[in-house]
Amino acid sequence: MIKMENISYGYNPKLPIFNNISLEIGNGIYGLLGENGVGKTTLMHLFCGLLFPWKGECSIDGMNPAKREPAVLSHYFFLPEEMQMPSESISAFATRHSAFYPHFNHKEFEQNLEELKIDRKQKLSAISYGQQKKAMLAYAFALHTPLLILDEPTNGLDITSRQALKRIISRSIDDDSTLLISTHQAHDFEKLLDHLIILGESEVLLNRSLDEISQRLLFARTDSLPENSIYSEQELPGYFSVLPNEEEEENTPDIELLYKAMLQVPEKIKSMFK
Ligand SMILES: Nc1ncnc2c1ncn2[C@@H]1O[C@H](COP(=O)(O)OP(=O)(O)OP(=O)(O)O)[C@@H](O)[C@H]1O
Repeated sequence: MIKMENISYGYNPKLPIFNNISLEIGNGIYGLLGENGVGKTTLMHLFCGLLFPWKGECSIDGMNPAKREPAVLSHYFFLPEEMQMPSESISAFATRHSAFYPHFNHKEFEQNLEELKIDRKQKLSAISYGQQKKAMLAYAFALHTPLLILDEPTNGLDITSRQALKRIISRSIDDDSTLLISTHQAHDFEKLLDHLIILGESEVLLNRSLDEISQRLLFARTDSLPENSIYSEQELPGYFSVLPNEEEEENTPDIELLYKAMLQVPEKIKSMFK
């Protein structure tokens, strides 16, 4: 579990990005959404001990990531949006680097590469951005770290690779591990996510399971504007709305609609979870 307690942090001492925020992340697949510049990457760097909070505590399964001890470093893998690639083949990189990760599965790594159509003999520094991303994703999911953090993993991926990535996620993540995905492409992961975190200016607007969201909120398309709408958008075929789920009807949350609702009417959405 990732636990952040009363964290304050900013790059400029006069401009905190986070002011006393707390957040808990358990097992399952988490989507992290938020507007550009709101602090998603900064938050992930704090989780990983790559940045140090001004105030507050951050832990991964009870260990302090900022201490950078081997026990905690082998517990998680963070794949940033951009990486400086070494001048070595994909398989040489994996052999060298995986020595730090006791659950690395070489066979699965090869299977992931095959699924993403990447040749392991290619040099990491001499392939395209999208190919580098796929090589690193193939590697990340073969590590089987209890915690995997991905910053914008589908940036640069073509349509078939996005589908392949979904298959890899479905078979690689088990019930005892945590996958945290920061993304602007919620549709890429819609059916995979168990939990949703929406980050706002200096606060966590929402951190709920998709089950809880669908119990509290109803996502509906109607011809006319519903009277009890919390948030609605008019589209050509009618209205797409977020409504209170008074009858606890089974329904699938529309993550993009919820995200827009959260930014437009945060207090109304928050009140549904009180
Ligand atoms: N190294 C840095 N030095 C100074 N300011 C920074 C640095 N990195 C990020 N920032 C600022 O901190 C804020 C949060 O940036 P961050 O990259 O965490 O946002 P983000 O939510 O990941 O954005 P995006 O969705 O665009 O990737 C932004 O205002 C950004 O300009």
